[in-house]
Amino acid sequence: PAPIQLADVVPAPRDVRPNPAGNWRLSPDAVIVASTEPAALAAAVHLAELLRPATGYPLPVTDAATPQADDGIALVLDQAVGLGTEGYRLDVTTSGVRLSAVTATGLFHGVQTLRQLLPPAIESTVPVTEAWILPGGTITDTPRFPYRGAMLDVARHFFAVEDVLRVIDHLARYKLNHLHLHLTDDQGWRIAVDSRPKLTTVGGATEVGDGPGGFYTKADYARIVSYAADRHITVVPEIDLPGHTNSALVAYPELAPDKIAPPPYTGTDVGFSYVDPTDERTYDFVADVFGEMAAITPGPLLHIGGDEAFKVKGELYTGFVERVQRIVAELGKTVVGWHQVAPAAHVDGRVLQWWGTNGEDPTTADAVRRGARLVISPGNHAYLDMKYAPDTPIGHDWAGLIDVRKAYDWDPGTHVADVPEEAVLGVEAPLWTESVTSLAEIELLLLPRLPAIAELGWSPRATHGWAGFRSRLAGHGPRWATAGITFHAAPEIPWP
Ligand SMILES: CC1=[NH+][C@H]2[C@@H](O1)O[C@H](CO)[C@@H](O)[C@@H]2O
Repeated sequence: PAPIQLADVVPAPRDVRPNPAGNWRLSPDAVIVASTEPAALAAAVHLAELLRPATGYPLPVTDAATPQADDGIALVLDQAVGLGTEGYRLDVTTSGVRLSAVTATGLFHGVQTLRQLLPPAIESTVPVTEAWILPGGTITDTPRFPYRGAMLDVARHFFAVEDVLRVIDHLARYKLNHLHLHLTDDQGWRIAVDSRPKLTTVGGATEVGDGPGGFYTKADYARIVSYAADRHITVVPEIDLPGHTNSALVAYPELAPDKIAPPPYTGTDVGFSYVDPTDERTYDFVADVFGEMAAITPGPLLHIGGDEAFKVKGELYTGFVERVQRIVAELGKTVVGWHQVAPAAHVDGRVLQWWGTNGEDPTTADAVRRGARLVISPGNHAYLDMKYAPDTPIGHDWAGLIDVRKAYDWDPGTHVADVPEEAVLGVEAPLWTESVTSLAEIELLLLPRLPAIAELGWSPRATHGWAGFRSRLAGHGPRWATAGITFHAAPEIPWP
């Protein structure tokens, strides 16, 4: 295989200056030295754990006040390097590697780049004999957008904690920094709420297709949050209201408009269920649920859903949304909602997750003028539950087919009309799981389109280009294959 070039990285770095005279070989006696900050050491340990299995080298990790890269790898926290809270500078010379950043998050992102500069064999879980050469030169990098995420729908089909952790690994590999968990829907309630135990004992026992369902205990959720945080990823939990609530109505019928428990639902229709916006007990429920979610969610964002509440209209809907927004704000959290919540009154910091398929949306543009910011998830570019092609065995096609180029060739900064780029926080790729039942199927839909979304969120617009992206992406097929990760061998990518 062709040697890795400094510019082969995905997402494309902001600035790449190759120096072919500066190649460096990782050798068995190499040492990794980090600044004495615990988070810097953690990044160094993460790097060592990525490199040890395939190299078989000990790669000891030590710390020093001023780490030196003499024939090793130095991870240096250095305020002078600038590059914001997520950027990094990577220098590869004949005397070793120096990775510097203002924060440990920057070091962590630099580690993902470093990993990609080694041959694909570095993904082996057992030692292989390989010349572990790193291309010489300097990369200076920092993200375009602060919010770069993916969503996993664990409500339609439940996924065990270990599967969610693997998805987090895929996000970290491409410098994504938010994991949105769609925790509740008609078919299942997936997060334990102590004050409302039947949400999981009853609501957690179903899923699409009559499988056993399941749910996360608070300990499970803490494990996911902690694993994500170690990879500089913020978890955004979604409790979808007022629609998409059949599982909650089964558990607590006083929430239902007719006060009768509906039968459990394991189909895939949408828009038929809603909590009673005229019953004060609904708002007690909302306060209980979001109070407990706020207490177990270190991140600032709580997602209130708001989509497809077809039977809750006009003032009834906006009034409900405004009360839920206030409950979230009083908990000291920032609200996110699908863009249907746009007509409701603005609350400070409000984020709309836009999932339209046509950039003309005056209601959303008006909400932005009133202070809202956007996370962009176009159904016809970022919905990774869409099929690649007609013969994709799982997935949907209501927003059209999304091949890799469709996922790549658009611009989050200008996608929604009359919304200035400054109001765009970033992008998110939702993966809905009506037809997805395993980690392998999740990976088939995520890869290779997730890196496309990740590049849109991270890379400067100036580096955007399908020809360059597809050739850089081609080099990742062998990486995923070596790592045992399932992916779609999309015909539009020139795999080696
Ligand atoms: C925000 C949103 N609400 C709907 C819509 O997206 O389409 C998804 C399938 O693509 C579906 O699962 C979801 O319930």
